Amino acid sequence: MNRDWIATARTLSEALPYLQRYSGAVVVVKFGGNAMGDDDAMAEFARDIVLMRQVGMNPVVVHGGGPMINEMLGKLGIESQFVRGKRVTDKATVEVVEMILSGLVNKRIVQAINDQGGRAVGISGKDDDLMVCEADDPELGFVGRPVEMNVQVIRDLYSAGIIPVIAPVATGMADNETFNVNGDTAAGAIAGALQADRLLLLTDVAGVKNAEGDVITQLTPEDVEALIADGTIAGGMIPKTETALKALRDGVRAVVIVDGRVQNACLLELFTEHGAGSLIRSTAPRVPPQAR
Ligand SMILES: Nc1ncnc2c1ncn2[C@@H]1O[C@H](COP(=O)(O)OP(=O)(O)O)[C@@H](O)[C@H]1O
Ligand SMILES: CC(=O)N[C@@H](CCC(=O)OP(=O)(O)O)C(=O)O
Repeated sequence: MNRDWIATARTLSEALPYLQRYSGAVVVVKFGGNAMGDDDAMAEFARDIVLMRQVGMNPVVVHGGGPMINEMLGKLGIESQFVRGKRVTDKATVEVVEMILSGLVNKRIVQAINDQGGRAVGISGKDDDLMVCEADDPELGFVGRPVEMNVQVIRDLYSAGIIPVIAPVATGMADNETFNVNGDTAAGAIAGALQADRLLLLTDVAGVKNAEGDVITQLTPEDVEALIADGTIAGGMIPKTETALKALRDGVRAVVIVDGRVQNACLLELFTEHGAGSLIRSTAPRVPPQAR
């Protein structure tokens, strides 16, 4: 008997408790622009999402697209700068952000999922007033902080067997306002409002690193706060970890910062006892489901 087949059958068998545990679970997956990679990496991500749906989970994809926005801003000669991991966004910038995120990036992911046999529908935070924002900080311009979430549209989509793919662009309280929302912030707000079982934040690093550069596989909210305070967590990792803390406070059971460059990162995280990044939750170590 071919050893590879035996190993495959064993892997499937070992996944059973995880499949049972996550049946019906709502899992919000934030797919960062840096994690997107080439068409093959995109197809592999899409395949994982379709598999999650196929085994009875309710995956909800929230995406970023920072590098793609940078590229277009560069072509247009618009300068852009970041403060604490968020893009300072003026009127011209927010138009480019909406065009790239709701258009190019959103539809690329939708197409990739549909190509794998899933049924993806792309929306932004504007659709059905999913995410209503206020200005986060006057210094940042049109950067939004979600203040009202209307997630029924997401429930309607996944209840109909559809995989929602959401661009982090939002409407404001006043007419005709558009806000640029950090992708991690949007994913956290959506996961919180859905009371999701898991929030996976896919990125291009192995996880949250300590001052020596080693990945920390499990952290409590207190650990995260200390690492932000002493500057070990910096740049784009700040909104990511702050999102994790807020999502936990809002009732999400656990948040994982996942290395999206690892093959089948989502499956590895959900269906095996080996994680692929840093797990953040209040207590309890990473243990197989039958022991929980
Ligand atoms: N302590 C840390 N551990 C890991 N990454 C960190 C840390 N502090 C800062 N970073 C930076 O945060 C980046 C991830 O954030 P970001 O680039 O916004 O990701 P994404 O585009 O996937 O959302 C990493 O590439 C890394 O440069
Ligand atoms: C306010 C803010 O910073 N918005 C982000 C939105 C995209 C994003 O978050 O993309 P990644 O996940 O790929 O970094 C931006 O303009 O880049």
